[in-house]
Amino acid sequence: MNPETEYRDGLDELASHYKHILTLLGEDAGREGLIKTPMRVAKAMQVLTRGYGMDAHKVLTDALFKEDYNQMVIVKDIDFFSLCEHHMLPFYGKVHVAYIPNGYITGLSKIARVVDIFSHRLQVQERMTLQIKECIEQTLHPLGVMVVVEAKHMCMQMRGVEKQNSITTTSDFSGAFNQAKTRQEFMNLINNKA
Ligand SMILES: Nc1nc2c(ncn2[C@@H]2O[C@H](COP(=O)(O)OP(=O)(O)OP(=O)(O)O)[C@@H](O)[C@H]2O)c(=O)[nH]1
Repeated sequence: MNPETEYRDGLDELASHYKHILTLLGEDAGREGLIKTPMRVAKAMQVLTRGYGMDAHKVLTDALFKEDYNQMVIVKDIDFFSLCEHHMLPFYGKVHVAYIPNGYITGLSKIARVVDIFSHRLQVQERMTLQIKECIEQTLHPLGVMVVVEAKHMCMQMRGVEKQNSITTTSDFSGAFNQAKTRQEFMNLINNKA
């Protein structure tokens, strides 16, 4: 990380590559409207991939609170934006997380921060789902955890198969969520059917 800015090292080199890419795409990289574009894109890409420099486990372990509550805790509708690792185009949607504490709870915002860290990397939706689940599992040691991700993939909307409305749902779970009844309770609560 460059201490002078919020950006990581290598920004100038990244920008010079984007200038070259503009030329390869058929643009005049020297025209007025594009002068600052390579640096803007470099900065944007560093923001969109900032999760590489962050420790999601530490985010949770730094905010563990001893508590006897042992019913389901749900944080639903966590917005996320990520980049698919195949085309580097956005996929975006919502993450729903449930866990059943086993002596410890974590700060609610920290769950959303974990989602931010794993989504700000080049991803596939399945791996992001698994990483969020594993992070909560390994730090909170809950009685169970379940993660559901619903997303639209721009690589399927803007190009390729060009399907505008398809939504991909992935889920992963452990412990108490191995029981269909517990999974159903979570799904009912996130779908407002409780
Ligand atoms: N499973 C999964 N697939 C993804 C994700 N993001 C993008 N993809 C898919 O990755 C696949 C890459 O397939 P390729 O055949 O190598 O790439 P492509 O020729 O650009 O494929 P099309 O998108 O079908 O044009 C595509 O089917 C994408 O829809 C993701 O998060 N999970």
